[in-house]
Amino acid sequence: MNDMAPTREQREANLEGMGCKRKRVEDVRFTQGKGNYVDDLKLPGMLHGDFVRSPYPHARVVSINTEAALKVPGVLAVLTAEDLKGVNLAWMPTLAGDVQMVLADGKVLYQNQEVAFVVATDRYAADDGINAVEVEYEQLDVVIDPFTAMAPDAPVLREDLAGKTEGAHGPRKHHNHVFEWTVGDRELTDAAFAKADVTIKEMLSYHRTHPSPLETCQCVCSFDKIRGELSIWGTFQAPHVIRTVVALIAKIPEHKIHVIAPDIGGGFGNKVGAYPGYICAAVATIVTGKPVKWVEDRIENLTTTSFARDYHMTTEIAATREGKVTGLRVHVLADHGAFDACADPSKWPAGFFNIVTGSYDFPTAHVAVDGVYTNKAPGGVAYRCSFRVTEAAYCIERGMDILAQKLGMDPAELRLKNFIKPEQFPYHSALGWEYDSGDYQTAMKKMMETVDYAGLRKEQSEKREAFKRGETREIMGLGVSFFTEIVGAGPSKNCDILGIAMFDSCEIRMHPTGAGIARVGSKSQGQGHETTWAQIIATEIGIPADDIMVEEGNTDTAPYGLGTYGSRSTPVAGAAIAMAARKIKAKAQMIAAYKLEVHEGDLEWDIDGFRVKGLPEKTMSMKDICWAAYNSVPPGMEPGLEAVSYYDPPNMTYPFGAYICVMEIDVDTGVYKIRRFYALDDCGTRINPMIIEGQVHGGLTEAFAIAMGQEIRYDETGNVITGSFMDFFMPTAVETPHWETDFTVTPSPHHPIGAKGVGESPNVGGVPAFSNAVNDAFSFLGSTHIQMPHDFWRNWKAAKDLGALG
Ligand code: PCD
Ligand SMILES: [Cu+]
Repeated sequence: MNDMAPTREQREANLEGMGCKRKRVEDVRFTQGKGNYVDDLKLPGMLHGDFVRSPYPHARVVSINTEAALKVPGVLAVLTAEDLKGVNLAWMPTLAGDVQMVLADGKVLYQNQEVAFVVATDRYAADDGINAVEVEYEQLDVVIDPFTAMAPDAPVLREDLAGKTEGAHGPRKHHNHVFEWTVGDRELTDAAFAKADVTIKEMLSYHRTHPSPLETCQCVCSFDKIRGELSIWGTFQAPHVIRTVVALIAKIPEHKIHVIAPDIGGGFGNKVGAYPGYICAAVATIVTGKPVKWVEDRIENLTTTSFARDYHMTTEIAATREGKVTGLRVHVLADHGAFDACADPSKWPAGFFNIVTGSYDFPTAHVAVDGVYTNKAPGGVAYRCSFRVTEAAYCIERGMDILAQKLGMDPAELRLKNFIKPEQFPYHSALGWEYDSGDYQTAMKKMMETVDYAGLRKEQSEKREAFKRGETREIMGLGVSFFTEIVGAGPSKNCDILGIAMFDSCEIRMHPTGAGIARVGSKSQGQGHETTWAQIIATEIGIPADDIMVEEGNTDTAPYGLGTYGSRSTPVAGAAIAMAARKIKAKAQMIAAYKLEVHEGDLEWDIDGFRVKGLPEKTMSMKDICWAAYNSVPPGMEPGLEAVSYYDPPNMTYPFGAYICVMEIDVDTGVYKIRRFYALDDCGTRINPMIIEGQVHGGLTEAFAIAMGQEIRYDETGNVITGSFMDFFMPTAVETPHWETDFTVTPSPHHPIGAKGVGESPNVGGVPAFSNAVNDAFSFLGSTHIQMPHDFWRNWKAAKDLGALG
């Protein structure tokens, strides 16, 4: 036996706490095919439900005949809107204060909209049943282009809203208008433009796209008639919210609803909202008395569940001749599809788009957003960018490049000149946010030095000369992006979902032997919470991360939480975890003091336990304290060692980063090569550097996809023409560039451990970096802005339009 006591370093390392590249504990089961996803669930007697969907984007439903379908072997029921009306569920509320049809009620408003729900003994029988349902449609004129949605003679899409001049977010100007949202000072901004030396104006479109997680949306619903209880297993990013929504609309007492989100195969915002499939499966289990499973296929997922973006941003910047920005004015036309089903905190119809002043010190700004209805799928989810932040970052980062071009200044230099300075934090932006912390100059300079920015610019100008001389057909672009994110929704003063404040929660229970369980209101979809949450607790209370089990996603056991999206888990749930751990530690200190026969104040914390100040050999480890908590607590104290925390964040957190993309484009084919992509992220205190790197890799890959080709596109008659992975760009390792990551650390001053979110940052910062690279490459040929996505064809077309093809 070795009597050597472990060194401080060994004790520290043994914890695998914050800052440690701890291996992901969930991967033990994921990499061995032992994950437990919704579709793995097979209950006795389980039925399968599937949808009859509309081939037309806008049509009256004249009749639905289910007779033949009900005769198909295995088919047990066919639900239509008429059946749902009996239980008041033909329509459902959306997260954005609108209502949405569960099944077509009189008309359909987008292609593949849900018309009837066929329930059968297996999926094949359900499919046969679908083919036997006879629906008679009468086609109507469509609205696809959002710019024509508010034309005086545009077809009326939402007949249910006819004559309603007030929407969920104020007055409506037109029958296809959803809302107008304005923020900032219009007069001051107009005045800044009136006296500006230089102004730019450009319509920047951020096209419609889709998060398309590997696992589609799905659920299993099972109603126990005897107990009157409904169990729902589903792909939910916010299980508690789903439970509350079901309680409110199905009128089942909330404690008799069990919502369980098992392992999830990626969410990316797609699994925040409620979809008709959930409602229909729940109604079907009540009607049939059997469990009902609903699993989307890829086409259904891409064409009907929440899209992302579709923001068309007319962007204007005012500046002095020397390049100091003096005003920002943005008008957004937001295409919300057939129903406003955006997933944003209630008071924010355009999310946090007012982060659009970005990393720059704008004295004044004004934003107006008009939402319109069109014949497209509803939604409007984040897709890795909390609440319209990626649209905002794209807007300002393209805008700054366009301004630099007009001023004849270097885009990096223009940014450095306008950054909010370190001493200005906490910084009040012209559009109402309070940025918690930042050091933009340091991050930008680190990026520029690492990639030899000056050298790259020199190479670029040489290449341009060579191109002009006809010696090469390749053009080179440098895409600089410096973004400020806003994550951690959010403070109860301005953030709620359906009236519930956006706090988050954690409950920690330590067992006698020094191991414990932490239950958290967040829900991992692949982020690795089982790994990182235990690391926070390990550092806070000195118990090895391996001895803490993290559990999420079961509404019966987890404390109420608002779920995982908008990179809110670290800023909000992460804070709740630290606070709960600190409550454990405070009680532990009282127990230790009693056992060591000293006053509490005489103790100090030391890695994994308490020691008496000045008497370093008198110690009590946290592990021993756990044991004592169950047999010898001080007189008057309750036994046990557990704590709960509900954390209402005082502010958002503002991660930031400096990205650069070096690209080469062959003008004759439009084919691009990404030579280098460097991403520096600052997310404050880093919990697990390896997980952060993985998050950045994933987010950059999605940013690459979106900027370079991924799009949900409709033809002019309203057909979705990118409804499968044949046409919807899903990059694999073959197309994906190599990512270089880096970091600086500027802790959040208000977060208990100083951490900010990071999961979304690479998408927010990545998209403008790619787009700026393409635009920078073409700029010397006389272009100011080329719309995304920058696929080979568009690059070739740009070259052609600019006369570069000779
Ligand atoms: N400082 C720091 C931060 C962070 N972290 C880490 O990292 C992660 C992340 O985090 P965050 O940022 O906080 O976030 P969250 O909340 O958790 O999550 C969310 C996100 O996440 C991301 N990522 C991911 N991954 C995966 N794998 N999957 C998925 O699905 C996903 N998704 C995506 C999205 S989209 Mo939205 O929903 O759109 O709004 S939002 C989002 C985790 O684990 C954590 O812990 C660390 O470490 N440190
Ligand atoms: Cu967004």
